[in-house]
This record gives sequence, structure tokens and C-alpha cells, in this order.
Amino acid sequence: MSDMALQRFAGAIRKIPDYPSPGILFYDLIPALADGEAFHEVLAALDESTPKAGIIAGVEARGFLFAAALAALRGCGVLAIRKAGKLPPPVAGEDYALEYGEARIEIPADGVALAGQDVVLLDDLLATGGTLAAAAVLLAGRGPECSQRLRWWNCPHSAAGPGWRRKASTW
Ligand SMILES: O=P(O)(O)OC[C@H]1O[C@H](OP(=O)(O)OP(=O)(O)O)[C@H](O)[C@@H]1O
Ligand SMILES: Nc1ncnc2[nH]cnc12
Repeated sequence: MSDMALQRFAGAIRKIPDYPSPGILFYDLIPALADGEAFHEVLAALDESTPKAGIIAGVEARGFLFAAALAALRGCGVLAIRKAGKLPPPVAGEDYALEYGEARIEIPADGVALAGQDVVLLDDLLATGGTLAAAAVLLAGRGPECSQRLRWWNCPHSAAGPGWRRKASTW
């Protein structure tokens, strides 16, 4: 992705201090996603830099936007990792802590063919990393047949700097 495209996407992100609680700087990506050219560039860069995979996993809700858009571009499947209480049983779940609270994510315990699949796990931004770590643990719990290549979109103005970040499947 060109620096200009990144700057345009990053510049459209609203940063709201002390939301939803004091001390949190909230990154609202909705205006950036609504910028068609910038979003298109981000997706093209994601397509170039993310390993090919049988299925792309995204965490509800904002992660769905990136995972589904990339999957549609590539013609592969999406694994929708849902917040607690949305899926019928049986489910596999994982609890985790957010910057501002706690949450639980779930996937169907059966019905999704993960055996032998390469799974790329995507999310819109990384704050504590708790969401992606929980998603990785959840997928790892599906057994050694499910390999994971983790990659996420990092807050463009966070201390870690802009861009895509990758972590090997060593959670
Ligand atoms: O690195 P972390 O500290 O885990 O934070 C990042 C996560 O927080 C946000 O989701 P959120 O749970 O707020 O849900 P939403 O997408 O439904 O708003 C964001 O979309 C990431 O998934
Ligand atoms: N600072 C932040 N901005 C937007 N979404 C978040 N999710 C967790 N922390 C966040």
C-alpha cells in the first residue's frame, strides 16, 4: 500500500478521547471504511501481503468487514467468529479481556470443515491483542489439523506504527 493511501485511510479514522471510558483513545474506522478508494487500497494491500488460505477468520463485528471483503476478493470462505450468545449449541468458546471490559467469542463446535485448512485470522485493529489471542486459542483448540497464519491490521497511529502485523502461530 502506498504511504499516501495509508495516510488517507489513517487520516479518515476518527480518534475519540475517553471513549467508551476515561483514558481510552477510541479508533473509529467507520469513516475510513466509507472512503471507497482508501478501503480498496487497503484490501489490495491485504491481498498482496496475506498468505493464501482456505478460509479467512474474522471476529465480530468489525473484523467481519475485513475478513468478508478479502474472502470475497479471493473467492474463499469466511469463518465468522461470533460474540457470545449468538450461536446455537454446540459451540466452542474462549473468554478474554478487552481494553474496556471482558468478552467471549464462539464458533460452532461442528459443521465447519477446518480439517486441513489454512486459516488466516484478521481483525481491524490491535489494542491489547486480547481478541486475536483468544481467537487463536479458540482455533488451536480445534486440533492440530487447523494451522493458523495470524495477521492483523494495527492501529495506524499506535506506538507500534502503521501497517500490517504478523505473528506466527505460537500462541
Ligand atoms: O486488541 P484488543 O484489546 O482485543 O482490541 C481490539 C478488538 O476490539 C474491537 O472489537 P470490539 O470487541 O470492541 O467489538 P466490535 O467490533 O463489535 O465493536 C476491535 O474490532 C478488535 O476486535
Ligand atoms: N482503542 C480502541 N479503539 C477502537 N476499538 C477498540 N477496541 C479495543 N480498543 C479499541
